[in-house]
Amino acid sequence: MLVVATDVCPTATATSDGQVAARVMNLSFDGLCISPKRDHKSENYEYLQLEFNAHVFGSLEQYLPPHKFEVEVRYMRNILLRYFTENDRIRIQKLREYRLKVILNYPPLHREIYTMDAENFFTPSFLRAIKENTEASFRSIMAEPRKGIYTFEMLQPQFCKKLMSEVDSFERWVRGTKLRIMRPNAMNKHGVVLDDFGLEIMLDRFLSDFIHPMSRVFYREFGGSSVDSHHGFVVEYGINKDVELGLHVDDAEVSLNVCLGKEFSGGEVFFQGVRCEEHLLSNAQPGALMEKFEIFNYFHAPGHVILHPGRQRHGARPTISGNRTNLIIWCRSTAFRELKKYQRDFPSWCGECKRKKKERARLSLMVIQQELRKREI
Ligand SMILES: O=C(O)CCC(=O)C(=O)O
Ligand SMILES: [Fe+2]
Repeated sequence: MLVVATDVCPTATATSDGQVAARVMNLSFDGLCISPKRDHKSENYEYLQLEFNAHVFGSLEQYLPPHKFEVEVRYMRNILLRYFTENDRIRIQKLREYRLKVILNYPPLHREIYTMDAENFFTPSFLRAIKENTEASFRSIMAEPRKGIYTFEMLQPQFCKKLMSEVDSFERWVRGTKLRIMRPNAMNKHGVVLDDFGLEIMLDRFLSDFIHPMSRVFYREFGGSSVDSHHGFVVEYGINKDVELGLHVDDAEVSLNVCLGKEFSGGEVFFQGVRCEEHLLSNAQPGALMEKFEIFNYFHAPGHVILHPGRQRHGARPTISGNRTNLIIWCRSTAFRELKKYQRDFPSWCGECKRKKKERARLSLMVIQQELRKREI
């Protein structure tokens, strides 16, 4: 594609698609289409710092014949194949087929929850805080029972009810088909992934307009300012459902966990501190000062959120009676994950890394003090 551009117009500084079109046609360079694909969205060539104006490349892309796109796709596909195992590819293909079957056939019960309708989803206090969009406005509706763990009221009861009945309706529908329901993750035998039955677009807005403003402020060191994708699901605990959840960290930079209802006892979430990959199994640190405690139990209440770093170790105690349904949104950042691959330093947020660093500093101070004492004698 770049070669074509150079051949066509080496000194071009196109100001409009029309100018480029005219020149392309004049040169009647073979292999390009005579008329541009007007609805084609071109790549951004600005960052390549090519010797010709970036607009020229963008415009020329509209004249590429279909087979050239195929060449590009094949080229990109070959690169991607190197990163995905055969099993990954089969899994992705199956998921795609499953979602297509669901989307084409499942009749939604509450169509109104499939697009973001903030006034009807969120509580007025939460909306006011988001509208103001400052750390102070967020903190005014939140409690921070442990460093980096935030709780607040977020969802309206009516929305919680509708989402729960939509999930029930979807599960009932799946039971009547030959499809096998895909569970949110390896830890749950119950629950559903919201993207699977059409809630992806609503969750995109949920993430960008209602989680990102907060994660940008509170979880910068965890990649919270660049969260760009989500895994949103509903988990169900109670009789004939899942009972409890073992200690784990989420596959997420930031996790939002909100209870939808209904009536239940037990099911509290327990936290044991933030850890990097290397220190997942290290002990939780008790301490005299409140903020040093890593152990914390949270009791769910319908409509209320607990927001925490994905790397915060946690689990859920048994739900003793009734049914508990929670909406979980794992928020991920592509940029943060990419950067992490090149990070050599210890992560600043891991409780155990911090403890070890302090311990090393304490020991070297002791050695220095001993040395000084010896010299005094
Ligand atoms: O059941 C809960 O509230 C915790 C769920 C959870 O941590 C998860 O699904 O990752
Ligand atoms: Fe979790």
